[in-house]
Amino acid sequence: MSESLAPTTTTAARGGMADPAERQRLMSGVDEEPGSAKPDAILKVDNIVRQFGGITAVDVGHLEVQRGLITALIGPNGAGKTTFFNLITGFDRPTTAGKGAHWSFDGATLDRTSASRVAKSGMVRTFQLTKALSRMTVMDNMMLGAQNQEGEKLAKSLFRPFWGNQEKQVEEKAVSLLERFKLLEKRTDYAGSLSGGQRKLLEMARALMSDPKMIMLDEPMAGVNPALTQSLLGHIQSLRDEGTTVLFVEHDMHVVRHISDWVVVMAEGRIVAEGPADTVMSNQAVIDAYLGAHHDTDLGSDEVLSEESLTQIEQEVAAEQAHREEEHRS
Ligand SMILES: Nc1ncnc2c1ncn2[C@@H]1O[C@H](COP(=O)(O)OP(=O)(O)OP(=O)(O)O)[C@@H](O)[C@H]1O
Repeated sequence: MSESLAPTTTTAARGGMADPAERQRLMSGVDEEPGSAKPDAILKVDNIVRQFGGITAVDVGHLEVQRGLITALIGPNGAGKTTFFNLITGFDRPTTAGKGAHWSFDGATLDRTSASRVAKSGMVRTFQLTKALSRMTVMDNMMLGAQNQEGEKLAKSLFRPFWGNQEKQVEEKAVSLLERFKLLEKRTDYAGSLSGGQRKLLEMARALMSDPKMIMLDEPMAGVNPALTQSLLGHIQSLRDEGTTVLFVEHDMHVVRHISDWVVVMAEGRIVAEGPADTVMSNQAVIDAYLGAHHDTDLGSDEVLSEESLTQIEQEVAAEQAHREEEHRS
């Protein structure tokens, strides 16, 4: 169950699907096949290929993401999930750019669109706190979030008098989001002083400053302690319930199973399976491609909110991170 949280005006006006039965009904007729058509797709992707030298990191023929739901993008390390996020948000260019690559968001073509224009169209991803952002206060981070920018560009824009008459409104919105994410008393603290979980909350709150139609979260639970895991899960579900589409990459299967309405599986750059979490996780292609490496993980349990499961999630994520850091070093 999601926490009861005050919706922002814009998301509330959108009208969400808080009823699980309604969500299930909506997707019940959808083929559980890679690239299946959705009843009301907010994102449609065709022929996106990205090669790095001889490696094909992404090779997605067709993908549709349903509006108003939580869709998880899962897959083993190196499957191409982050590269795919970078491509569709304008932070990287497909090798097939100009050669058949095409994607659209809420009806608007994004093939040649810059990252800031993608964000303005309503598809917003969260960003980790860069060094520059860590040295700014929580409130300053929020004010910059309203601009749909990221990283160093945000820091530069601080020096521009861009708000004009809107400043008060923007500030009120920041305060209300900080309140919602229980960060208001940290508003004057440096963002760098926040705990791992609080940083994730700030990243999410900052992304919401621009009222996105779809929020994209890259491993929202990584490095988050059990107490805040619950809170983050609640926030993600509330966003969906209010009408925001959520697309997230996550390694932890308990989290995926607990909050996803639909799961898309990538392996070696391709979409290899799609469906509701229960079905996807018993799909042999998925077990072979991904879960085979985690056969000791309990995939049958939905007890994500128990202390034991939360500790397990934390340990799994920490182990994954340590493993990836090791791989990067070698
Ligand atoms: N800038 C780059 N230069 C060269 N190769 C890259 C680059 N970015 C990604 N790759 C390669 O592309 C493939 C896909 O990587 P990507 O990070 O997108 O996978 P992922 O599914 O997000 O993995 P993880 O779950 O470990 O984050 C990997 O083989 C990776 O080494």
